Amino acid sequence: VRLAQLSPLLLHHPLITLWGGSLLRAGLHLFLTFKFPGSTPWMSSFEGLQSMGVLCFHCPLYISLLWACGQSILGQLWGWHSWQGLLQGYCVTVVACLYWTRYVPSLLTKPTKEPQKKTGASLEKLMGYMKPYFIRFGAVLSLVVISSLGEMAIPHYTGRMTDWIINKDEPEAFTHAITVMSLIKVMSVVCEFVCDLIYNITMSRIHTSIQGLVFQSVLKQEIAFFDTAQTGDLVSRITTDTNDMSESLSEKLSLLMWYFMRVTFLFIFMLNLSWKLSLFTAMGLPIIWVIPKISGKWYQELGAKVQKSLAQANDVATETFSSMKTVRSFANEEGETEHYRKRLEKTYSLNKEEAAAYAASTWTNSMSSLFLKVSILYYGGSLVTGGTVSSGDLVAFVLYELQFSSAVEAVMSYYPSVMRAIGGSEKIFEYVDRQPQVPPEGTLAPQNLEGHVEFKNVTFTYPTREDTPVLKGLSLELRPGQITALVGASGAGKSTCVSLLERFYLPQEGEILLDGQPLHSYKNQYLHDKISVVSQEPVLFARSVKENIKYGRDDATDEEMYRAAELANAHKFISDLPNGYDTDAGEKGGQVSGGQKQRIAIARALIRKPRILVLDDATSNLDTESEHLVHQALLKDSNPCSVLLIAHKLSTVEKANHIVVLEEGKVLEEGSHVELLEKGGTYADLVNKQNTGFQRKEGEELKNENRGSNPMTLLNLH
Ligand SMILES: Nc1ncnc2c1ncn2[C@@H]1O[C@H](COP(=O)(O)OP(=O)(O)OP(=O)(O)O)[C@@H](O)[C@H]1O
Repeated sequence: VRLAQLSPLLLHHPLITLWGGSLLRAGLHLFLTFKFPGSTPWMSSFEGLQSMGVLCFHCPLYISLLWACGQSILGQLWGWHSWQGLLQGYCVTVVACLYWTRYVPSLLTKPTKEPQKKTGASLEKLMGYMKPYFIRFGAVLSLVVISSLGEMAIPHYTGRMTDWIINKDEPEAFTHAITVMSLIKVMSVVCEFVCDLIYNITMSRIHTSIQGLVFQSVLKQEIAFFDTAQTGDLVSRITTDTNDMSESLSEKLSLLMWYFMRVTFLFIFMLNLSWKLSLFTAMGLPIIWVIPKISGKWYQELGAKVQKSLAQANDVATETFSSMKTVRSFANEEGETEHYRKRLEKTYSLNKEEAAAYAASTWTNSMSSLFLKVSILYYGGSLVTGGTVSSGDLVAFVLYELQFSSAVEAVMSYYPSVMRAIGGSEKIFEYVDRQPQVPPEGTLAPQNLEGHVEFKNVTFTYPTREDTPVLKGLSLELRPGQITALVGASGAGKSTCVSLLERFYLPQEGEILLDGQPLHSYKNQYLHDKISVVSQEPVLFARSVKENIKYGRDDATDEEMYRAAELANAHKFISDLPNGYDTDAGEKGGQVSGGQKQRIAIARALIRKPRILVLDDATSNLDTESEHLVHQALLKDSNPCSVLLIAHKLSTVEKANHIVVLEEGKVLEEGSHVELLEKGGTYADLVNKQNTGFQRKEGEELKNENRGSNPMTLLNLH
């Protein structure tokens, strides 16, 4: 009766009453928040006040909006202060809060532009690689669309069949629906299979081509790049990084595509059935995203703690086993067992917590999805009762919703990892995009090359040590058919001259001429065909001796190979190997001796019939006899070339036509062995010291020599 008396007043000023009530409620909340001593800090925080605003004002706002649109608001006006209205108010607040915490902070904080830019650039590059397979991707996309559409068949026809069962329609329609539904589903599965096949094959192709491209790009870089880059890093870019990227792109991107398409179609079908229910479902989605995340976090944290505690227990076991003698000698086996048991007990109690967290997290997951489903059913039921939707539509809707929520969850979980993979590909493309820091290669490739090399006032500093010049205005000449020897203390810059001759680096000042033309004006391939270098520590590949000698000269005949091996005094020992020239040299030539490795490397250099041959201490591991034989062969070779001989043993360079003595990157003196001895300078001094060294080594003064007051003496003995 009182309500009836009040109703004219309420109906007369319904919105004023509503807003007044809400303001009163908000005032009470504010009072409690700021004045009540037991209020939590969260209540007065921005989020707390926001939630309070939503709780108090969503209802008047919604009803005012309905009123403004000319809709009937009588029902809402009576219902808002009932217990259902109260419950609804709290539910809306929780959902709004979840939406806010999940999306608004990321929208408000401006993301730094750099990563986005990078991801965009990488995506563009990836698209570039996908371009040649444009038709295939088009086919994949069409198949995804067809099969996703096919997935809609079961819920759609189940809904229709429910209506037919309720309305008791003719049985043929029922059978027809089942047949069509099964056919569509089969078609969808076939499309899915073909699509997966095409997609995965195409992605494997792209993966292989990217891997090859990265490898090629790395090989193109200048030598200074390899001085700083770590081999492990380079290999991991080609293998691990490309693998990770292509795995994510082939597996996760395809799943993301599937689920995204499914989400789109499911939502369209759901909207088609009931826009009200669809909106309701969309609003409830944060519940199934956020709640499992929150509960999962607790479980994950505990998981990490369990791992840590297990590792601590393992440490005790490892320490005990590795110090077993100490444990035994102190007879402390019991003590150690107790120590270990205590650590395990800690793990056990954490395990119990972890189990509870797991149960809680699964429980909250199922509860949150149950809550959403019950709400949909409840709301859907009221729509069915109101006659807005049919029972069949509600059944179909619920089936769509089941797929929809899991598809949304999948999209949310795959999207970040796909984005991470695309962003990660930046690391791979870094090498592909890197321009080698060398001038463009020249064009010269003359038919006949004499092999006359001139270093003119060359000054050089390694890029990694820019403050330490290695060569300081060095001039040097290699004449065709002559042996020029470079001698000097370790670190004088001998090998650096070789690196410059190989064009691994460019001199900062001065120039290097080959037959009167600047070295950089020659073609790369041509230059490396004409200049052969046997370095201090030659590297053999884990292939047969034959393949090693013919390295880079696959077209060489076996006769040429035997001849090169004979010149290098290697033929005999190679023939004596178990499989002769087919014997495996082992990793880095580990299955042959140091001297044999050097001789194979000399043969590898000679098979190219170089015009310039560089032997950088290349015979240091040979016995005197073999070394003599190699040098004799080189001197007598009917096709003489310019030879640059670097050696620490001065006896090796005696026969050279010209000897250049280097000291700290400068030429100290030069001439033939006899001329330099007559001059009585540094070279003569070195020879003297070396000879004295040898005598001492033989005699009783060996002890004194070992004290090594003169580093030069030690160097020459080395
Ligand atoms: N890749 C590099 N990066 C930076 N510095 C280098 C590099 N290679 C050599 N150096 C430095 O350049 C100097 C000359 O080295 P180089 O190898 O030319 O000497 P070397 O006369 O051949 O010595 P050795 O007789 O011991 O082989 C040395 O001080 C060395 O430390």
